[in-house]
Amino acid sequence: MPLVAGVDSSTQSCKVVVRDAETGALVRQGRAPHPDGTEVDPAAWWSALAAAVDAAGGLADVAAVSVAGQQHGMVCLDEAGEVVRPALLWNDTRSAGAATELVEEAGGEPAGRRFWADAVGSVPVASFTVTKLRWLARHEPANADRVAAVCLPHDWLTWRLAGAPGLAALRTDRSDASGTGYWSPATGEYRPDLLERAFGRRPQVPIVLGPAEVAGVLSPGALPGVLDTAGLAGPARPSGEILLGAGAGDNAAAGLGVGAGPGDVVVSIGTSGTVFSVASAPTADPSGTVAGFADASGRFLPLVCTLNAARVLDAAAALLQVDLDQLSDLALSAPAGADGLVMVPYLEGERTPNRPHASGSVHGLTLRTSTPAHLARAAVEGMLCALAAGLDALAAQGAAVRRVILVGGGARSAAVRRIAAQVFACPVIVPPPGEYVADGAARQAAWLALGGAEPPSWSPAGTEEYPAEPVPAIRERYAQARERHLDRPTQG
Ligand SMILES: Nc1ncnc2c1ncn2[C@@H]1O[C@H](COP(=O)(O)OP(=O)(O)O)[C@@H](O)[C@H]1O
Ligand SMILES: O=C(CO)[C@@H](O)[C@H](O)COP(=O)(O)O
Repeated sequence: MPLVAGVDSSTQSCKVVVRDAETGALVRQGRAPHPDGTEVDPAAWWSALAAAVDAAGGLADVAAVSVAGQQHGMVCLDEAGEVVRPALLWNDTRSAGAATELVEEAGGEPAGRRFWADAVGSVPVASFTVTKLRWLARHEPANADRVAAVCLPHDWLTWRLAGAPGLAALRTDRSDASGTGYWSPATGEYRPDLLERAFGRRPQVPIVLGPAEVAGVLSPGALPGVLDTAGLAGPARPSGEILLGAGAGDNAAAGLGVGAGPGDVVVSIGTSGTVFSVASAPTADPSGTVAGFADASGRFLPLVCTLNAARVLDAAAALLQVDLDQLSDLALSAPAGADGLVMVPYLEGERTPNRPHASGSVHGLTLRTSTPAHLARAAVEGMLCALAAGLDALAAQGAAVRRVILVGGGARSAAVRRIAAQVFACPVIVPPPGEYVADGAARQAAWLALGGAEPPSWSPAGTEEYPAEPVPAIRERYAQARERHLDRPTQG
């Protein structure tokens, strides 16, 4: 009965789960918050990881650990392995102009889009690492000159857990490499020419591992107290070594965590909203709506991502001065469609559709709709309508959409779960509240610890099912409103 650990270093927090490798049973867990902002010193992720590991009772008795994390974030290291500047995160839109430039330089519309989709599976938008590197080269040349290696949040944390043993030891996995914009899921190769086109030269990049490969071993000195055996059963492996897995991007890890199969579309409502499925062949959508990522099982992960998801609920709750449970009650007390009140939730700009400079808006205000309940319902419906467009886009890329598996912090809202079955017009499955990204990382670690061609099968008990209850009028009204918005007053 070896134990394994999985980490989710996400936008808002770090979560650690310790599970039984064979059964998947949860043994211990811990979490710690991350700072706000779209630019973060990676040292803050390291402190949060240390605190979350501590809260989870340490790692001395686990056989393997895998780290999953927010995708795309640009972590630049100098020759000595020191971080050059705070990481720019996936939701930082300052590189929107760089994204446009990279598409234009590749042939403009539509040839440039086709070029990128064919080359790396995705058309770059501000989220992608390649655009952040272009931004750095243009706006901070002194910092750019110091960059010896570039990696992603999960790569950096895995490397630090291994004791930061030199830049040559940097490792990543297929899923996170596929979000850089300079690695092709179709060929499984880097495109150093595209890295150079964006950045002006070719800094070192991590070696890309397959899903069950070993990235290294946990360094005893990496985290104080991490290997303390007080109160634990002692080392899980006779050698005492704890293996480090390849890790994954957070969405790919969630796919592994919920065991997504054919006909399943996972909708994750965290800081980002994501809609994705596991596919047997790579995709290349020149419109840029569907990103053609790789998954964490050796397959592919067509994915649509919005910038505005759970935080739309946070914002609506703040506006109405209620907590999230009260927001849910309010939303469910208003009629489906909120009597025509529509919120277009571009509170952080938007990535899909590509509107980095947009702000949010509310349409359809009348005396009747000017109530807290209507606004709460409009916030939930607007966020879900944006995700429903992602379901359509995935279907257009060939995904079978038989049911939605709903995860992420936002899935804890009863209103989100019930209204999702109306907006998505298909059955919505809600696994028990949990940390599915960290669970996916733990399942990868279990794969490493136990071996085999496929990861061990773990199935969460207590799944709820919401039958499809289509209300097409909600999306029809949203479609009338979604192009009507103002640009942001200032960039921020
Ligand atoms: N009961 C709830 N109702 C609605 N939203 C919730 C609830 N509990 C947590 N959340 C939301 O979940 C979000 C965090 O989700 P999470 O998936 O952990 O995000 P991330 O992985 O991006 O850090 C927060 O914005 C929070 O508002
Ligand atoms: O950019 C993407 C996917 O392309 C985001 O999904 C990030 O990976 C951040 O995820 P969360 O922290 O919101 O879970």
